[in-house]
Amino acid sequence: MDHNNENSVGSRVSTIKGGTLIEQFASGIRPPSQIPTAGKLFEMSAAATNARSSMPPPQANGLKRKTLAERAGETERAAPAPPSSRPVSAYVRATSLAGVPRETSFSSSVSSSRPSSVASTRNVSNSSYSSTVGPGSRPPSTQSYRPQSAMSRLQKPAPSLNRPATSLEVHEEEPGTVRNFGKRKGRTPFSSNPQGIPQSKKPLRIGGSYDTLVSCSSQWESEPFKAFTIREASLSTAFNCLTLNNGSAQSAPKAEMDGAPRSSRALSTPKAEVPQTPSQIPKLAPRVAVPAETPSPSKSPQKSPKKLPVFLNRFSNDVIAWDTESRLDEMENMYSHLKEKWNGATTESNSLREMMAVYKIRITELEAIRTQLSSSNAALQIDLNTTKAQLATSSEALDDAKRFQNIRLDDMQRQHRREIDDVRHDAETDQRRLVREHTEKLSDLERTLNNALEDEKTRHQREVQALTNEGASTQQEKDKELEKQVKAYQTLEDDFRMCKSDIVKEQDLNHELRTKISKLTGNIANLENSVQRLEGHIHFLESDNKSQSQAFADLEARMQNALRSAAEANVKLRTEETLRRKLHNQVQELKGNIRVFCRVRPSLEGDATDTARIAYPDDGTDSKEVEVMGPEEKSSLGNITTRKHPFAFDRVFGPNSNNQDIFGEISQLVQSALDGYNVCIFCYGQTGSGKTFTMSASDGMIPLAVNQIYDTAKSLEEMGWKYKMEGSFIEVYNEVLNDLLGKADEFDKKKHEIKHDMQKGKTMITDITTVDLDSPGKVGSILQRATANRSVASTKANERSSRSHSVFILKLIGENSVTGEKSEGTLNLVDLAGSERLAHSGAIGERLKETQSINKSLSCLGDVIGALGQGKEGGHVPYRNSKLTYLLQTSLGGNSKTLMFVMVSPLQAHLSETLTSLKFATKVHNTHIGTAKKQTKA
Ligand SMILES: Nc1ncnc2c1ncn2[C@@H]1O[C@H](COP(=O)(O)OP(=O)(O)OP(=O)(O)O)[C@@H](O)[C@H]1O
Repeated sequence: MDHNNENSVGSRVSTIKGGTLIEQFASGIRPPSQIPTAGKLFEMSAAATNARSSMPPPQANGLKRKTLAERAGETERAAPAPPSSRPVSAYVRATSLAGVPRETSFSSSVSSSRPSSVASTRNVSNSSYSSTVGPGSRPPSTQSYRPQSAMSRLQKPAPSLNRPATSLEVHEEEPGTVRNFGKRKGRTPFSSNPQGIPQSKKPLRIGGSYDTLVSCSSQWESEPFKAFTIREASLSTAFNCLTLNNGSAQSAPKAEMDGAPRSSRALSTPKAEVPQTPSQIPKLAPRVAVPAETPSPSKSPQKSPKKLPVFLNRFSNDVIAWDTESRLDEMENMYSHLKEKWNGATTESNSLREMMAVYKIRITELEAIRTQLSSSNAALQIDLNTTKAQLATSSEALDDAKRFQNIRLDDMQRQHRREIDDVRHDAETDQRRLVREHTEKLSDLERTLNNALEDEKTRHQREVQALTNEGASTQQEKDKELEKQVKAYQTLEDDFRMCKSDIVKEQDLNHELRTKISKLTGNIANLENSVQRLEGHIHFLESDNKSQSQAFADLEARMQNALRSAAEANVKLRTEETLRRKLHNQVQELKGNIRVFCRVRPSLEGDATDTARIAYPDDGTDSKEVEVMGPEEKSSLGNITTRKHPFAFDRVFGPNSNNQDIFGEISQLVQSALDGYNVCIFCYGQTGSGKTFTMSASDGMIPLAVNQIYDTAKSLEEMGWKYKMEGSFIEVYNEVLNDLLGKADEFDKKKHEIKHDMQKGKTMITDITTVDLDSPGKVGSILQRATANRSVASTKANERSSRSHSVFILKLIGENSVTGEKSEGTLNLVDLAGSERLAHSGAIGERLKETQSINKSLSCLGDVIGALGQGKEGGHVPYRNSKLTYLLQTSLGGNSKTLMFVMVSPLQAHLSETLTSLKFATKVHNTHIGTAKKQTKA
């Protein structure tokens, strides 16, 4: 619909409401009111109204409406014609004012001789207007004189009880129903065209509910009514729009668009909303009252077909419009249609009622739940209050109990203090008494003892005399025995000296041979030079000079001799080397497979000034004795005495000795490792006695040993020996092995297992880092790495280096490419954990565990050495008792060489530990016996 149309529709709506239709239609379409409104016209409208009201409600209050036939005969209550802008023709005015009967008016209208083209336009307008809008367009004043019409109800709804709903009322509320009324109104005047005007069976449908009107008009569509038809169509459309926009039915067009049946839409407005929550229980939508009246076919205008009202138009007099049969059919259709609607509404109403019932039940249920929840909430509230009250009571009781307890505690403390004071007082009294008694007893005892001493002295003198006599005879026997022992000792010493001189000789021989070899090597080089020179001469002297040839042969022979003797010297040298190894091992065995060295460290700057008295009785080149003055002891007589503790070891190094001096003594053992023996050198002593300094300092045993091995291996290359050196560094902490060259964060987590190959005398440790020592410089980096890892693993409370054993393992694998000899020796350099005793350490917790572990492994080491010292072949040696001894199994006992350094602190404060360490070392030293056995075997 275009804008103009909208405007026109709007204007028309207002026009209908205001009843001033004529002015509104001035724009565009000629209003029908321009046609004079005569009494006939009124009658026709009334007839239309009557037709619409032919469906009285079933419960009509008994007021019988007049039939069309009855009304047809009624005198018109004249209504003034609407104002017209056009001059009313005399003909029309006469008709209107005269109030002539319809038939007359109709006939006069028909007899009009006006040109049909003009008349048709006007007639259609009039017809449409009168049939659709009807009397409603008339001034309200006229309504009192005429029967109730649809339009009158449109303006002012009448009470439903007094009169039935009219078609226009339904038209307002139910746009769908309008079509019937439109049809009904529009058809009647033209359906029986007495002039034989051609009727079209096919109505022209332009729009909406007023198509009937158009259908009526279409009767005139044949010539000469073409123009009229176009006008009629526009009017129909306009009225259709009027209906759609009217009042409460504004939503109807949309409903039509949605395809919903009009009747049901009208009935169901306003739409009931289904609630989302139970609280919003839906209420039945206010229902539009379904018109109770059902159009009754019995009241159909067919009862008085002859008195049917006729629309007043130009042709009113020509046409008698009433088709009873079709009207009846139509009404029946309408009836059935309304009935259907009624049934539909009833069904919907029932379903809504059911729904309401369901929601009511739901409401009841929810009410019940709410009541239940409220009661449980109240009960819980009561519980809560009770609990709170109990809590308050309990806390009060607790406070009381606390107060009471504190008071009791104070009382007890006071009582306790009093008791202590009493006891102290008693004790002091007792002490004084006891001292007094004791002093008395002491003086008695002194007296008694003096007497006894005198007696004893005399008895002793007598005994001494007797013993002197006895001793003289025993002395003589002892002297004889001693002489024998001295002789045996001298014999042994001679043997040893001989061995020593043999070794010296061998060493001299070795040296000589080396000198010879170097000389021979020089000779060979000289000879080779001579050969080259001679070869030059050969060319020159190849002039068959006999003498020259002879000289050449001589030279050749000499060269061959020199080469032979060089080869012999090399062979001899290798034999000598093998012999040297043997002799070296013999010497080491003679020295003892388990040797003990003692080293006393010097006093350091930060040390306490109070140093222990340590003497070196045989201080000189080969010091072997050390004497430690024990702590002062007070005799019962008050005399202060000190005991000397003499100890003897294989070597004793005083505080002035340095690491080089010490290494000079152990270098022979390092040589043994190169020769294919397992060597174990460990430092034993309390914390701070110098173990780490001796082992791992930059000039300690580890770097010096590696350097020596490196140098020696290089010199042995001349004799065909090639060595491979592998180093690894292990820590034994709390009986767990750690890789000091591995990752510090894997400490105490990664498991390492010890595996022995007893046949080859080899030890393997799983998952351990091994570094190839292809240059002596590598040792420094290894030591640094190990120290760094140890410091990472240690905490403030745990100086790890003192609390764990560290073992530097150096594997020396040698092979002689000339002789095919192979050797595999291992040098173990062990820095043991501090040996302080458990009782002295005062350790607790983790420290206690460490100390226990250290003590255990050190005592196991002592046990192993002790068992080895007993020398029983096949006897059990308890290596497995600790991780340390098990790790060193192949380097302790058997063919291996063991050297123990006992490290001594010079401090008086450490005296007790010093004595313990020296006693332990003495025990180890006394296990020398194994050596003699080997010597015998050899
Ligand atoms: N012969 C020595 N000459 C000079 N200083 C020494 C000597 N022996 C040890 N020291 C110094 O004494 C201190 C303690 O020595 P060291 O750490 O070697 O003792 P330790 O017995 O190995 O202790 P720990 O078991 O805790 O490792 C160090 O500062 C070290 O330099």
